[in-house]
Amino acid sequence: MTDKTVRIATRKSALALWQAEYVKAQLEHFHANIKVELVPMTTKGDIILDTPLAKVGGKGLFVKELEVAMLENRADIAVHSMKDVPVEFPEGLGLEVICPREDPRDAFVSNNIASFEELPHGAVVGTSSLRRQCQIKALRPDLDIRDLRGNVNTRLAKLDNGDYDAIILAAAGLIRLEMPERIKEFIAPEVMLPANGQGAVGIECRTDDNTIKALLAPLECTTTRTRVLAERAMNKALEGGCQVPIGSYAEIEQQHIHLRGLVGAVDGSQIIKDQVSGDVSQAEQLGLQLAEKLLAQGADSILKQVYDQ
Ligand SMILES: NCc1[nH]cc(CCC(=O)O)c1CC(=O)O
Repeated sequence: MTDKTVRIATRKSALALWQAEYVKAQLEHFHANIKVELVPMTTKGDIILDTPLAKVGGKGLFVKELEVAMLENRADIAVHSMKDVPVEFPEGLGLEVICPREDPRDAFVSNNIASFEELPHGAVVGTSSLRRQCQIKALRPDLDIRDLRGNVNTRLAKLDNGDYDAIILAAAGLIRLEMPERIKEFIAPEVMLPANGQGAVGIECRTDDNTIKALLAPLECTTTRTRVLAERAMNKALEGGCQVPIGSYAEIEQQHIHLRGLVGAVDGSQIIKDQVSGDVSQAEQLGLQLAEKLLAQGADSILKQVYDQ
């Protein structure tokens, strides 16, 4: 294929641009004669970065403008962090590729405390994620959890400014932005279950664009797709958007998939956890099964409280 131009719709945050540049480099690596352009744009999620997201509501705050650009043929593909991508896609668009996953764990970041366990009584911890908040509160009700919004660099600046004793971020973002030394501790999934899709980058395109689909095909990572499929199936069955106290994490060993899930009350007073395992061919069914197990243990009433707020 020669002289085809691929236009990538992307947000303008450092992490979004890194991910778009990564996809650009991959496309150029696999296809000698194509041109790849970035089309940076601002999403609603970027504009309202100062309001707690759970209160803003609505799904897909970080992806809608990118999707409209593809539907209006101003861009051909959009690169997303999988954890920000809603479970349903607009008519005419689909998730074509999931790239190899970066470390999916959450990271403990602090300038003077070595690990989550060493946080002193009453320490101030920054995170706006309901999933992180509920897990932290369940473990350490004494901690003072405060909202922390903004892009990765904004959040780090607020930590450095002394507003918090520690903050929790996705390890993947810090690794990609070449700040691995900021990570004091990778928090084990047993302590803090990650968000569905955390650390994975997905590529969306028009479902009828076969030229683009052929160009994207070599970027796919089957193992990551299977893991993320299981995690997203669980979220979908719980009707969870990206701003809910839900964690899900799949691991694969040989042909075996192990999926863990969690739903928590925002105040940490209740955490429902369970797990399922089976063959990789059953990824989505396992996600559904796990959601049903969680619902049977009371996840429905917890989530209802969250949505009613
Ligand atoms: N919600 C924002 C967001 N979306 C993706 C990442 C990190 C990278 C990833 O998960 O791929 C982050 C930042 C964070 O949670 O610290």
